[in-house]
Amino acid sequence: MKANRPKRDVHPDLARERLKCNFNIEEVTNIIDGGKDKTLERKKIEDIALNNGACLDEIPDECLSIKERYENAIRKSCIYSNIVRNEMLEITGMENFESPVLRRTADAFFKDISPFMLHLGMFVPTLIGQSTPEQMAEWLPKALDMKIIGAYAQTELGHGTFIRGLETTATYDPDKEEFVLHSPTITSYKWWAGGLGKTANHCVVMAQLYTQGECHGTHLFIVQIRDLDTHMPLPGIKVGEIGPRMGFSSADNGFLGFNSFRIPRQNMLMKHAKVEKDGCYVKSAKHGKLTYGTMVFIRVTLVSEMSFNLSKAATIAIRYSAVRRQTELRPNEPEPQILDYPTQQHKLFICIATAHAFQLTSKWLWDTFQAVMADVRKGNVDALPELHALSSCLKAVSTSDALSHIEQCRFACGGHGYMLSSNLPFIYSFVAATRTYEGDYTVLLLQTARFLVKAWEQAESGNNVTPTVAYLNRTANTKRVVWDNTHEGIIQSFQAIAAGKIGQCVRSIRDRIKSGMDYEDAWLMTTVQLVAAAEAHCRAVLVNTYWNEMIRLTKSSSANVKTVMHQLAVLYLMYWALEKTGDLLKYSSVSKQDLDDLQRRYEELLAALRPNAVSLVDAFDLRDEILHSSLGSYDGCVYERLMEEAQKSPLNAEPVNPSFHKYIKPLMQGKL
Ligand SMILES: CCCCCCCC/C=C\CCCCCCCCC/C=C/C(=O)SCCNC(=O)CCNC(=O)[C@H](O)C(C)(C)COP(=O)(O)OP(=O)(O)OC[C@H]1O[C@@H](n2cnc3c(N)ncnc32)[C@H](O)[C@@H]1OP(=O)(O)O
Ligand SMILES: Cc1cc2nc3c(=O)[nH]c(=O)nc-3n(C[C@H](O)[C@H](O)[C@H](O)COP(=O)(O)OP(=O)(O)OC[C@H]3O[C@@H](n4cnc5c(N)ncnc54)[C@H](O)[C@@H]3O)c2cc1C
Repeated sequence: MKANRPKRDVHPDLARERLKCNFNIEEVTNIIDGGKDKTLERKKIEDIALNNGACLDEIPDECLSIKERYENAIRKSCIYSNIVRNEMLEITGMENFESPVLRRTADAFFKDISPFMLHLGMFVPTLIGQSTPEQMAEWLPKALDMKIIGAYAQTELGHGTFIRGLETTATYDPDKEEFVLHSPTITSYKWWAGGLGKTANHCVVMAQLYTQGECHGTHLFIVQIRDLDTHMPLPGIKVGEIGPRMGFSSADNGFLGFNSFRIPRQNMLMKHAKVEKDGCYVKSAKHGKLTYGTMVFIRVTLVSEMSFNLSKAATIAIRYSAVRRQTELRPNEPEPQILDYPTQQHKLFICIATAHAFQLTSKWLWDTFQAVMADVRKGNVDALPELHALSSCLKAVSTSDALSHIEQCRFACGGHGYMLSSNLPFIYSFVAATRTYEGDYTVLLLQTARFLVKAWEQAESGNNVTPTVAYLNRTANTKRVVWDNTHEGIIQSFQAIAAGKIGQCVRSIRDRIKSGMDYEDAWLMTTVQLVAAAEAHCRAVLVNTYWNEMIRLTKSSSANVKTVMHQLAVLYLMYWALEKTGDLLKYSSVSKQDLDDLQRRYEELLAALRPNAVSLVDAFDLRDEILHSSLGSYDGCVYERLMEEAQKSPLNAEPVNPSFHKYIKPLMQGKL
C-alpha cells in the first residue's frame, strides 16, 4: 500500500533559512558520508530502495493492532530483503552487507523496526565471526540468501549482564555425536532475542558446554528451532513472543526453552574452540573472550547508529523550529521563529555537533576495530583489552548522550513533539533500548574502568601505556592542569579530569584495602566513582578524536565549510566544558572569570551558527521517507501534515463512536 502524498511548496520560513546558508552543503554531506563517492553510492542505493515505493503505509503503523503491525512489518521486510538481495548488495558488495547505508535505508520501510533486523544485524555477523571455514560455507550463503532466518539468543530470563551465569546447557553425547540442549530452570529460558518469537527458524544460542563430565563455560551453537516448511516449533522447543514493550514493537522479541533438544556436533560454532568426535575439548583461542566478538562488533556499530538517530531527531526539531513561531518579543512585532531563542539553540545545536562527533569518532573506531581484528586473525590479541575498553565506553556514552539529546529535541517541539506522527517518540524509544542492550551503561563503563585502573598503575610506575590512555603518562602524576581556553587547552583539561578521577579511584581502592577491606569490596565501594572516571575518559577520547578527525577531514575543504565544521567542534568542546565546570574547578586552574568568558563565547557561537542551522541539518541529507515526520519534512508544511495525520486516526472513521450509545448516553440519562 502506498499513500500518495501531495507535493507542496516549501514553507516560506524554511525557504528563507536556506537562502541564508553560507557554506557548500554537499561538501559537508560528503564529509559525513566519508567521501564524495560514498555519497553517490548512498544516493544510488536509496533511490533503488525508496523508489520502489513500499515505504509509506495508508494506515499508520501505530494505529494497527500488535498482530497487524507484526504482519505488516513482515510483509515489508520481505519486500525490502528482496531489494537488498537482488539489487543493493550488487552495489555495496557482499562483504558490506551490514553497511550503515542498508540500515539507514531500512528506516524508510520501518518506522519502528524490522523483524529481520537481528538476522542481518547479529545472526549473520556471528556466523562470520565465530564459524570455521567449513561452517561458514554451510550456513552463510543460506543466511544471506534468506533461506534460513536467524536470531541471537544469549540473554536469559534470569541473566543478561552476567554471561558466565547463563544456565542453558549443551551436553555432548559422544555416542550419537550430538549436543543435548536443555533449559533446567525457568530462569534459564532464553529471553529478549529480536526476531526469535515468531520469525526465526534458526538461532545462535549461548550455552554452558559440558563434555566428558566437565563444564567449559559458555559457547555458541547454531540451532534450528522451527520446521522450514510448516514453521512449527520442532519437538523439544518451546518458543514464543515476550509481550508488548516500550519500543521494538514489531521485532517479535522472543523466549525459548529446550527440553533435551539434540543438535549435531558440527552445530557448535568452532572457530575458537571445538569438541572432537570423542568429546575431547580443544581450545584454540588466544583470548578467553573471543566468543563475545559479536557484542564488540555491535557496540562499535552502535556509535554510528547513534549519530544517525540523533541526526534524524535534530533535522526534525530544527526544521520545525524554523517554521514554528511563538510569543511576541515586543508589542505588535511578529512572533519570532522559535529557533531564534538562544535557549532553543542551546537545546538543538549540540545535537548537530554531537551527530558529527559520533559519526567521525565511529569511523575512527571502526578502523581501529578492523585493525585489531586483522591482528587477532594473525594470532596477536594484545590490543583486544584496549578495544574492549574503548568500544564499551563509547557504546555506553554515545547511547546515553543520544538519548538525552533526542529527549531535548522532543522538548524543543513542544506538544507536537509528543505526537507519534512527529516520529520523535519512535526514535526515542528505539534509542532508549540501546542504552541497555549489548551491555548496560553502568556495566560497560565498569568494564572500561577495570582497564583504566590497570593503565593508571602502569603510568604511575613510569611505564608507557596504550594510545587511548597515553594522556596518563603526561598527567598521572600532575595535580592540576593549567587552564587554557583554546581547543587544545580544553581537550587537555578533559584528559586531566579523566586522569584525576582515575587516580582518585585508585587511591580510594587502596585506602579501603588499607582499612581492612578485601579487593572485591574495595572495588565495589568505589564503583560510583569508577563509573564517573570511565565516563570522563570517554569524554576525553571523544573530544580529542572529534577534533583531530574534523581537522583531518576538512584539510581540502572550502573556507566556509572549514569554518562551520570548526564552529561545530568548538561548540561541542565548550558545551561539555560548561557541563563539567565542577570537574574543571577540581582538576584545572580555571577561574570564575574564565568560566564566565567561556559562557559568553558559547552564547556568541550559538548566534554565529544560527543562520546555517537549517542547512546544517539539510546536510544530513535525510529523505522524508526516512524521517517519517509530520514536523521534519523538507518542505516544512507542518500544520498541513499534522492535520492530515490526525484524519488517519481510526477514531475519526465514524462521526459517533458506538460507545456513546452504549455507555455515555445511559450515563447522561441516569440509566447506567
Ligand atoms: C529486511 C532487513 C532490514 C534490516 C536491515 C538492517 C541491516 C542491519 C545492519 C546493521 C544493524 C546495526 C544495528 C544493530 C542493532 C542490533 C540490535 C541488537 C539488539 C540487542 C542484542 C543484545 O543485547 S545481545 C546480548 C548482549 N549482551 C551483553 O552485552 C551482555 C553484557 N555483558 C558482558 O558483555 C559481559 O558479561 C561482561 C563484560 C559484563 C563481563 O563478562 P564476564 O565473562 O563476566 O567477564 P569478567 O570475568 O568480568 O572479565 C574477564 C576479563 O575479560 C574481559 N572482557 C569481558 N568482555 C570482553 C570482551 N568482549 N572482549 C575482550 N575482553 C573482555 C574483562 O574486561 C576482563 O578483563 P580483565 O579486567 O580481567 O583483564
Ligand atoms: C529491546 C531489547 C532487545 C534485546 N535484544 C536481545 C537479543 O536480540 N539477544 C539477546 O541475547 N539479548 C537481547 N536483549 C537483552 C539485553 O542484552 C540485556 O537486557 C542487557 O544486556 C541487560 O541485561 P539485563 O537485562 O540482565 O539487566 P541487568 O543486568 O539485570 O541490569 C539491571 C540493573 O542492574 C545493574 N547491574 C547489573 N550488573 C551489575 C554490576 N555487575 N555492577 C553494577 N550494576 C549492575 C545494571 O546497571 C542495571 O541498572 C535485548 C534487550 C532489549 C531491551
